[in-house]
Amino acid sequence: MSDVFISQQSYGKDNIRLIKVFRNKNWHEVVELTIDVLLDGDFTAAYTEADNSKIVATDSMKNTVYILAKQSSNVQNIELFATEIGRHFIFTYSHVSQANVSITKHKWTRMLVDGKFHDHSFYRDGEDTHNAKVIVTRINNNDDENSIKIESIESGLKNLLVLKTTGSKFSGFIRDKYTTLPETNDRILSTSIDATWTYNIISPNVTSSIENIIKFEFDNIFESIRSITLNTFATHDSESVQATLYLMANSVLKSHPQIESIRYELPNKHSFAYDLERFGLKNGESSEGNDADIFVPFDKPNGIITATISRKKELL
Ligand SMILES: O=c1[nH]c(=O)c2[nH]c(=O)[nH]c2[nH]1
Repeated sequence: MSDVFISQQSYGKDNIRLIKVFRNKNWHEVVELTIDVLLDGDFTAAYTEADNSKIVATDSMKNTVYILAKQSSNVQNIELFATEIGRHFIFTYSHVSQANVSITKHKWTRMLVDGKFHDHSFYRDGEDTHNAKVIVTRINNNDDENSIKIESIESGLKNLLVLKTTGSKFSGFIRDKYTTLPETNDRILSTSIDATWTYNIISPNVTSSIENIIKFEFDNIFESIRSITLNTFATHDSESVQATLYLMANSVLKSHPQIESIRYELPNKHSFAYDLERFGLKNGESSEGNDADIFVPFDKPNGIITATISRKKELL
């Protein structure tokens, strides 16, 4: 008898790249996705006995994604498509207990050519992405709808790079023998915004059916959260990244009762005024030095400010 055991396993295919073209005569739409599929279930023998009889080959998972992409009418709605993929694996293989499907949607923005939207040409309008992560689980071994549960749906945005040239301060922090950073009432603020949020429509009592969530306007909510995030960044006078993060999250939770919680990860991409005094030049005229115009962006190390803001649960 071995005195070790597998306390966790999941395996699957990462980085399945997919483009789907929607053709309406000459007018085309395009969706580009990167998809990760991870399965949990009764796979112990593959590790401990080298018994592959229950293995769904990761190559087959990849094929499955392309087949479902062909058949599905929800590929452009990544929360729904991820749910369809997850449900497929639970339905098809009785020893699979959980499917974790993550999808990244990349940007393709239609080109304006001579003032007219082009019917089949697109450009990458920023590296920021829309993301979804869906976990589908088996709750019993019946072969029907009731055996499947959508455990969670998480959506997000990633790599939304922003910068403002004023309207950001940082002061009042601890000053001790370790401190060299001067206080500032005017600095460049730049960050690459990652946000993920969860929905309260996915309650423990809501089971599987895609119909339960298909009416849910994931894309509209995504666009709204993106614009709330950008508007808050631009318009609010920031006392710190922490305060800005909280304001963004608060505003999202106020505007969207369906959102249970939202997490932001905000790297502080520092830029410091360059010392031009050495060359007999003034970097800005004011005595506080806050009207400098020549800065050095510092890549690493960077600050990283993260927080999850959740709705208080009402006491019953
Ligand atoms: O907004 C900020 N928050 C911090 O915690 C911090 N720390 C730091 O050095 N600069 C900043 N800026």
